[in-house]
Amino acid sequence: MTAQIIDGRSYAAALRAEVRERIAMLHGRTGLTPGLAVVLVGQDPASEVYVRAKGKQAVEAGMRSFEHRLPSDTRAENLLDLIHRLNDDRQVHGILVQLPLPAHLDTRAVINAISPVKDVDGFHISNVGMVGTGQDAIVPCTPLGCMMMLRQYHADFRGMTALVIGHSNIVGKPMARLLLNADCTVMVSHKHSTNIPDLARMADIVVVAAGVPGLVRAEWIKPGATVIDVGINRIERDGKPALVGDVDFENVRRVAGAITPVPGGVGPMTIACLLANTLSAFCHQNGLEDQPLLMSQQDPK
Ligand SMILES: Nc1nc2c(c(=O)[nH]1)N[C@@H](CN(C=O)c1ccc(C(=O)N[C@@H](CCC(=O)O)C(=O)O)cc1)CN2
Repeated sequence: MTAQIIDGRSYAAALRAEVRERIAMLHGRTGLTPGLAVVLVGQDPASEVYVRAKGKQAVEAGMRSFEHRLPSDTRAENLLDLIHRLNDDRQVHGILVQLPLPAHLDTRAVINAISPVKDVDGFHISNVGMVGTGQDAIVPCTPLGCMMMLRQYHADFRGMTALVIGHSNIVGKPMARLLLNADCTVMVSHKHSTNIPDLARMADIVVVAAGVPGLVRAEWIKPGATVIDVGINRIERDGKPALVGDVDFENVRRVAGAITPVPGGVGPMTIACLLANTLSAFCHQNGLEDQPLLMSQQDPK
């Protein structure tokens, strides 16, 4: 058996096209334009790439993009000041602070300073709490993208077993909550878990966000399972730089039913979902109907 490759690039392109069409339609009806503010503190090279891509894709979708670049020694009060101004700015409907932040800044305090209705990353404690209790809320972009891709393969998660490897606030925990909200039986493992291969062998769905290159091996995978690889690891292979996930892709694809590649799997969906979240936030803030996108985050039940 060879797994179907889940092409995140084409799903992301379809989602971006949907967002673009919806924005053009709403602009024609109301004259209003969604605005996304992205804040980058410091000069982390990967963050620079992601922030540039977010601004470019926002503009291509018909949004206004506001980029705020601050030096790495920015004081907390100055960053919080900027966030308060963006909270009050009526042209800004979505705000995100690119992570990771420099170590001297308190990430939790910074995120919770963002107005929850503009928190298009879905990291604010009120969005986290609402997702955790199965209420409609802004859902973090990477897990949302994973759910959208999984829904293309599984119309109904009831009766399925999932393993989430990694329990970060950005991916692992929200991913587990979304699968649980969809009535999947969910296991969560992390670096202190001793029996991950045994848990994986029980799973119809494996989502891995551990930051360990090639962690998930073919022997762990139940034949036909769906494997979602959130890992982005920059390594050297054959003396050259390479980008790999947390899954031993070449071997796991021989056992799995469907699998996301790295690059070109979950990553592109992260930014497409950010645009979808910004469109939703814009609709809510302007009293406009927020129809589910075709690549819907809604549970079909
Ligand atoms: N405020 C946030 N910070 C971070 C988030 C986030 O969702 N919000 N997620 C990651 C970084 N990230 C977006 O910010 C992100 C990561 C990867 C990709 C992507 O398209 N990856 C490509 C490979 C690109 C490469 O060469 O690096 C792929 O997988 O194909 C997009 C966005 C941490 N910070």
